[in-house]
Amino acid sequence: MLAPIFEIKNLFHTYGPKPAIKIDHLLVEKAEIIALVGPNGAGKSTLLKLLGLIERPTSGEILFKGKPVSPFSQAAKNITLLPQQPFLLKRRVFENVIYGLKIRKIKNKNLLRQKFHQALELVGLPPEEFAKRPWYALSGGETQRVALACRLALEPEVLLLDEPTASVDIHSALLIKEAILNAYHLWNTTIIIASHDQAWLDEVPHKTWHIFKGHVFTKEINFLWGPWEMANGKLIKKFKNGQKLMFNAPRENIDKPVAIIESSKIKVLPQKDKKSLKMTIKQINKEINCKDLKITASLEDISLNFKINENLLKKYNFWPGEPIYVDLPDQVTWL
Ligand SMILES: Nc1ncnc2c1ncn2[C@@H]1O[C@H](COP(=O)(O)OP(=O)(O)OP(=O)(O)O)[C@@H](O)[C@H]1O
Repeated sequence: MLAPIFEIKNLFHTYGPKPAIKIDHLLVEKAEIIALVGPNGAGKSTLLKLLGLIERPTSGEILFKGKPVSPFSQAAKNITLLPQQPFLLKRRVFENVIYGLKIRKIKNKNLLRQKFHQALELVGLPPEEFAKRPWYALSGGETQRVALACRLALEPEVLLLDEPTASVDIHSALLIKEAILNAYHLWNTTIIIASHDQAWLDEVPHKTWHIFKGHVFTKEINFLWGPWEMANGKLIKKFKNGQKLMFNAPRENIDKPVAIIESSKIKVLPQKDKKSLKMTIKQINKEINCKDLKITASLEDISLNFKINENLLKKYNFWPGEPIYVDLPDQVTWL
């Protein structure tokens, strides 16, 4: 059996008193496209830098195809990271795109030209027009696409993308999406994308991982933000309409705790009962290749995502704007 492309073991990274990354165990399989989503400061860029082998973890281990790796090791040649704010060398587009290939000791001029053409075409920039363009004569969207072309020219085994559409318009964002999917189909590249752009991500990833306070969740989760009030060993969230949520408090003291609930543990009830929470259905989405429907329900400042069976949807005649009663698990993870 093929070893996973990455195996993470007890990975811990910190820049100060708080951990930026804390992952006990995580596998990335070959040729997967994974979306990494999480709020600002959750640890997305840090995780990508650790996997990109450009930052040394405080402790723990990363295995690449079964072998332990460290920053700037040989394996790093197969992994490439497009950072949040990519920079170009103060040279023309052609020299920028072939730079990584030259470092990898590719000297054949025809091959360099051929790889340049392919990479530029992948990101939707005419190679002839852009080859001689200096780095300063590019728009923001073009700069981002040239930076992506620099990575694609390497035909990487792993492509890590940090907010690739953060400062580009819809047209460039679509071209970047196409380029990423083409790379995946051409070379079976394993791709991890950190992005806040849910609409752009739609239908791209095979898996979505959530990251929060350096912890990665591979299952669909929901965040229940505070404020939480402490009473008799419980943390309570009170809503303006009189409803409340109550869970056992965490053993340790957590500053501004957030409750994490797995979507699969949220149950839909046919009607109100003692423990249920009355929410409003905001959205019902049909997921591709899945018989279940994804419901987004909200109550004041909280929003929950969970799946329900199509038959149940018909039976209860759920509709956006209508109320829905949900039962939340007794146990939550506090972070
Ligand atoms: N070089 C650094 N020095 C000190 N702290 C850092 C450094 N880089 C990141 N951090 C801290 O580590 C935590 C994780 O940051 P990171 O940039 O990985 O988050 P992120 O999820 O990528 O955020 P964003 O969505 O805002 O880009 C944050 O608390 C951040 O302040």
